[in-house]
Amino acid sequence: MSKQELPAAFVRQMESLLGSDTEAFLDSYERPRTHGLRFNGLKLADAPQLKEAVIREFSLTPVPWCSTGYYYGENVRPGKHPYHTAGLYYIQEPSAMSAVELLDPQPGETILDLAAAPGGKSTHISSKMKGEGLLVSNEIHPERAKILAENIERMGVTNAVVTSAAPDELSRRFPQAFDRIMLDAPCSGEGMFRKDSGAIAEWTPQLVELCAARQWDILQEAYAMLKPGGTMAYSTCTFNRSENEDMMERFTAHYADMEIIAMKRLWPHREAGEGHFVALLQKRGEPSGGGQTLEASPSERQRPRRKGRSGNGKPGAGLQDAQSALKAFQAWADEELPDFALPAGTPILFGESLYLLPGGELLQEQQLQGLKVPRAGLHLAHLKKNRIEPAHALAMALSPQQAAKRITLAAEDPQVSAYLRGETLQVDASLKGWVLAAVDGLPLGWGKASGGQLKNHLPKGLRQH
Ligand SMILES: C[S@@+](CC[C@H](N)C(=O)[O-])C[C@H]1O[C@@H](n2cnc3c(N)ncnc32)[C@H](O)[C@@H]1O
Repeated sequence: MSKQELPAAFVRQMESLLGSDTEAFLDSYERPRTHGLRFNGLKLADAPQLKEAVIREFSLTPVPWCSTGYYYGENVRPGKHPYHTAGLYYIQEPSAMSAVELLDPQPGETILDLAAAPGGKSTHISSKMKGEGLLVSNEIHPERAKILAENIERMGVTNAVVTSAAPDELSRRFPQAFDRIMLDAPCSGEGMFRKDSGAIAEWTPQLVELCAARQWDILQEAYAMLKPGGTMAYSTCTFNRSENEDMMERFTAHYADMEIIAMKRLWPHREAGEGHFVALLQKRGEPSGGGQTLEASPSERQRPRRKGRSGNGKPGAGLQDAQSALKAFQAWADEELPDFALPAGTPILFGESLYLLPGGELLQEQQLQGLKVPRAGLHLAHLKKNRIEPAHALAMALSPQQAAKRITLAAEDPQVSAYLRGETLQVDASLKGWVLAAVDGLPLGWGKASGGQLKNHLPKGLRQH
């Protein structure tokens, strides 16, 4: 794009914000946008050698503020590679990687990503949580929440629940519940101009005001959900002060127990990236000082709930079914996934789908009732009349060696693209039943083998054409 395309009111706004730096800032619009990818720690453990191979193949160079983040050039397409489908990395704008680095999530914590689709921050958070603790990943728009759920599944995340709720619906159910909150707020998108000319067309000073008003509303709900002692990262991909520093000043002036710990700006004329604002805030108080906790007791972490008991320990309708479903799944897994240890969680049934709800004692099925929940934790299986059909999400959360039957293909093998197109593969005639298809040590999905053919079970919506 050219800087001539920028709205005059935007240029004036940036002049008053940047002074003598304005020229350099505006010149950055004459340069190509940056591209980045971030490796998924959840997958690297299974195939550490692939990181170096990908770095070489795509001539990646490191992003200074994110140890798993790398730049790639505009002529390479890592998003089209089977390793992307296998969840080895997530394509993410480099400066956006700064937000979760500042939030610094830890394994075992209870974390909310309040405006999460398509999942850049959530998949970054889950990579740092290493499967321990609970991530509630929320997106208000149902269609976007579906994409979020798919990305979370692709990355092999086991400890995330995806909800699709307005922030106030969520805060009624989760008061003072989270150790950390990521609020990557909907904003006027001034940092998107190089990437998306639609963002330039939509920008007006009124849009900035509208976004600031909405951010203020969302911040109230985020505040209500943060535990005392908890931390929150607020980020935007826009440059004006109203949605950034001014918003943080207004917020901390309104809530005397909120303190700004750090504020960071990434500028497209100073760093290689499209630009981002991130603030880290802390709520004063003791972490145990009242409110709700979503932590499981140590014994709850180890095993699913007892048969015939509901999430709160009282007899509950329907849970009997979830428990029998889990039992049936476990019998299937004993045969088919001999080295697979079921992660901590409570079984939950949505129609014929069996999920494992993470979060232990205090994240209960009841809390989710009435909410849209595109993904109630790890999707284990579809329950057909007399049989178990393993879910795609389960495949993506496995190490291939956990599957009794598997085929491992090399990335350049034409069978990989055939599998990803949904085609039937020819396999050894001795293979029978559920087979995990993998690429270079990373799972891609299920197939069902019989008579030397592998019937493709990649979900239709994920097939590549
Ligand atoms: C900047 S994007 C989030 C990007 C995401 N965190 C990521 O890293 O991939 C902001 C999100 O907020 C959502 N949103 C819009 N209006 C909202 C509202 N009133 N409350 C909460 N979220 C909203 C948008 O649908 C959008 O997905």
